[in-house]
Amino acid sequence: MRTAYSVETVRNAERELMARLPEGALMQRAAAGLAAVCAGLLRDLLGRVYGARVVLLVGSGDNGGDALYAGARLARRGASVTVVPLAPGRTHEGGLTALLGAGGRVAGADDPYAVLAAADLVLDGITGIGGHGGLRPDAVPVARAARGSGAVVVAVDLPSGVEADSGEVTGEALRADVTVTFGTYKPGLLIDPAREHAGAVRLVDIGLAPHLPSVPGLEALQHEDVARLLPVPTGESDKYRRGVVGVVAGSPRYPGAAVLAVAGALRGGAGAVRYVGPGGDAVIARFPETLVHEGPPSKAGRVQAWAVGPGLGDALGDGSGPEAAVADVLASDVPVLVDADGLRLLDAETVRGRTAPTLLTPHAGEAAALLGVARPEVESGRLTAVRELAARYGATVLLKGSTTLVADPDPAVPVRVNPTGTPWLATAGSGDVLSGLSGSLLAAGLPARDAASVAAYLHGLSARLAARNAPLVSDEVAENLPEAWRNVVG
Ligand SMILES: NC(=O)C1=CN([C@@H]2O[C@H](COP(=O)(O)OP(=O)(O)OC[C@H]3O[C@@H](n4cnc5c(N)ncnc54)[C@H](O)[C@@H]3O)[C@@H](O)[C@H]2O)[C@@H](O)CC1
Ligand SMILES: [K+]
Repeated sequence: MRTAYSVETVRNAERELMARLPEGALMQRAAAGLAAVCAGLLRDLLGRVYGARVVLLVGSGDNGGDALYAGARLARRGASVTVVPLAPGRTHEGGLTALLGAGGRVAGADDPYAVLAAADLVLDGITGIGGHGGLRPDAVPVARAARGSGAVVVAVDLPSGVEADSGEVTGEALRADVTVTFGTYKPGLLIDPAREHAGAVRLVDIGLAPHLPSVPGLEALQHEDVARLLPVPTGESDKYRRGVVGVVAGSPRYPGAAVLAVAGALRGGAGAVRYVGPGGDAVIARFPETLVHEGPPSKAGRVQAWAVGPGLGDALGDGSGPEAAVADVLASDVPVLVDADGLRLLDAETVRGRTAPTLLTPHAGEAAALLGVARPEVESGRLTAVRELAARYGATVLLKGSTTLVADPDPAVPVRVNPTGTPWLATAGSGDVLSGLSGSLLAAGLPARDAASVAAYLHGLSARLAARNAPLVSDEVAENLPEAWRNVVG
């Protein structure tokens, strides 16, 4: 499990740890780890550290101190290190003294662009966990010049300008190739849009772990976590014991949604898939193993979970059709996933009143509609949006996107962020596959939060395996799910 903690929690843990260590020891640990990563990058790039041209962008806080001490270590190994101070007069004193003592120099006020243009590696020590509100105007051209210089850009702790706690980027932020973070991940390193600015993230151990609480603010499942959660049939299993998932999807206008949702459901570990809706013929033609039914879902036979919504179309306005199907499913006493059109058709009060788990799986646009805000607000503040939705609906919420998030209705439970997503998944019908897959995992007995996060993980992994850097269609995402499953269980 990869875990991230809020700035407040990190600061508390650092305070505890610092109290046990000699003055400045913690910063030295951070700087040593940072310098080691930079030395490795320089060796990959140039074959040596000696003679490498390193530029430090240094702000007013301890983040700049880390950069300066790491710069001093590199200078002692023969690198030519130049500081560009972005808050002259407020530069970390000890760090600057160490750097100058090791042979580093300070760039003249007029030549930061010349030194940046010639740099092999740029260290971004403008702001770390103390930064808010995007880069200041005078740092913007410098950060852009660093990016445009062709040098490897290494962010210290966080790319400067991003919000550490939320992953929001409210102004301009530096774009790094590598971020070296200390002690623990911060939420912004795992959530877009900040995550995109971080590049590859390397975690340096500074001994913080024993001082962090056991429950993180955010967590990302890894292969071994998913492997533990996947349902495994036993000798006692039959198709009913493994769980039957009911899929309510598709319409005369969108018959494909039925097929894709069933395709996902068949690969999710449930023992059988019951399809309810007008797309039965298309479903059977493709998947003859499906049980099909036309009529109200409650009359279709017992299921252990429902997935309702993909391609249902619009409400008829008279309470019948798709609207009635959504209401019928929500009235059941089994876990229910609501996606796509189902999200427009659901009655919020009914969702809040359910005793069995409900899982809502909106994309940003649907989430915005549910919250009554504009879509960009959800896209820029994904963590806030997913938490707010889960609280308002008393439901587990999976917010789809470049970094899919899963929130539990209990705010004390960490939000999960999916690490396997790929932009290739932004393709028609991929959400339908995810609905079926998540529903199937619910029917197989996984709690809603696990079902949602395991589904997102497999779905992203399957897309990566299928796409291999070329466009993919949703059908391939479904077809590669067994491969993703095998990849996870190893
Ligand atoms: N506290 C500790 O024990 C450790 C801290 N470490 C480093 O210390 C960092 C935190 O240091 P600080 O608390 O000094 O905070 P930062 O260095 O992140 O930044 C704080 C300073 O930046 C200014 N600032 C805020 N937003 C800004 C913006 N958008 N543009 C320009 N300036 C801005 C603030 O006025 C303040 O002076 C961590 O990210 C990490 O790099 C590491 O050395 C590990 C140990
Ligand atoms: K930084």
